[in-house]
Amino acid sequence: MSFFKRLKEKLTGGTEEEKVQQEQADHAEAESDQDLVDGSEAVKEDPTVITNEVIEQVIDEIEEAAEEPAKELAPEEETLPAAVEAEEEKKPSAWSITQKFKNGLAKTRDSFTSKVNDLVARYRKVDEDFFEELEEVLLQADVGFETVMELMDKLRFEVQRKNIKDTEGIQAIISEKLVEIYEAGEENITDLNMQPNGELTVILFVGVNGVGKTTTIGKLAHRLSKEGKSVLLAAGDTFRAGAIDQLQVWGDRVGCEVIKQSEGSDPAAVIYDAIAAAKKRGADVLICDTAGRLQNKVNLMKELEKVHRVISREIPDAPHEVLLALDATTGQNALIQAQTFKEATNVTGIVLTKLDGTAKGGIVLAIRNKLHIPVKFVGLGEKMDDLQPFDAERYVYGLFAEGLEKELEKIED
Ligand SMILES: Nc1nc2c(ncn2[C@@H]2O[C@H](COP(=O)(O)OP(=O)(O)OP(=O)(O)O)[C@@H](O)[C@H]2O)c(=O)[nH]1
Repeated sequence: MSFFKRLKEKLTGGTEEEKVQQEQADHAEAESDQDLVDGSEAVKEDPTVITNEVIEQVIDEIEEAAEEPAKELAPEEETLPAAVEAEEEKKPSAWSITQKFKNGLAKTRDSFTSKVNDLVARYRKVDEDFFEELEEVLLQADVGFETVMELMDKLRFEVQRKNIKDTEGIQAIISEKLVEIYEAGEENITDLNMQPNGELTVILFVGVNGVGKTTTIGKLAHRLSKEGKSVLLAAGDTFRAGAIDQLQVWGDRVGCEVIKQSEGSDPAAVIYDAIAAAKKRGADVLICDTAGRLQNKVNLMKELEKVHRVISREIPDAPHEVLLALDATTGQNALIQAQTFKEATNVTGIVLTKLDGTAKGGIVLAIRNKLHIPVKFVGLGEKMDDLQPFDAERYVYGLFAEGLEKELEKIED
């Protein structure tokens, strides 16, 4: 199957008709969706969470309905399945996930695509000067030197092979080659290393303060809960003032228990308690927060080693994932942080937060190329469902949406 046919199927998840239906469902959902803000009001009002309160309310309604005469039952009967259906409908469609990538990468696309469009308009013919300017545009988007060089080699080869003369359509070829580079030699790179049913999966989060670690833990807990997993959170960032409370707010919001001690206590002790609690409750997943002090690499290393030791003593193969949260808006600085954490601990995946907040979304490719650690999730906004597993095809679509749409329209369903 050609790259573009595969891309179209991936992005839409099906036929045009399905796409329209999905758009309508997503529109209805978006209207009832609400931006996340810290605070208990948001916790109560967030429509994407089925809290115990909601469950109790539904049970009360069923019980009340059962006691009432048959003719008064009708409206109640309609209400219950509708509520359940509404929750079902919130399972995101392929197209709605694609739109999240498109919206999340709007800043990058606006700056990057307008430059590429400008180039295409100015040059019209593919020649060496065009390639050189394109190289510059890619470097400015933080794609990273090695990736840009690799891409340019591939583009030159492809242009020669297909005898391409016009610059029009070059975005489609860049997209194809970027996906090729990203996916080269890797399989299942975004999947979390989840343990079989009945066994506890331990996920350790690391990263400096302020990158959005706590928010990401909350979003991931929400995601896993929606998949039917029981999730426990460990407040292992005992260093930053307010970190424990902030995690508790998220715990309340997504309906997960938070295991915590007081500020300043030993993070390894908190995580030890949390593992014991998770085992006792038969939880599926334990997500552990940690403090991210980078000022002193030796201390960071010692702290993370200790946490690691405690976890693997209790559960031999754990932690099953060590996820490093990086803030995409910090650009090259994120790469330096990643290098430090990579030396301090065995990072198994990266969560790139705030991708929606930067015009230099090419950082995803630079991270992959420089660090050889897969980007497992990307943060595409502040809403609960804005944490998405990284997907190279949707990502390039987010970079070149308009240019690619023309190409995809040519493909028959
Ligand atoms: N736009 C956007 N904002 C995000 C994303 N992830 C996190 N944020 C925001 O970033 C801010 C900081 O996130 P927090 O989780 O509170 O991070 P922190 O408390 O500063 O520090 P740590 O938890 O230690 O990282 C919050 O306002 C979050 O809503 C994202 O993917 N996109």
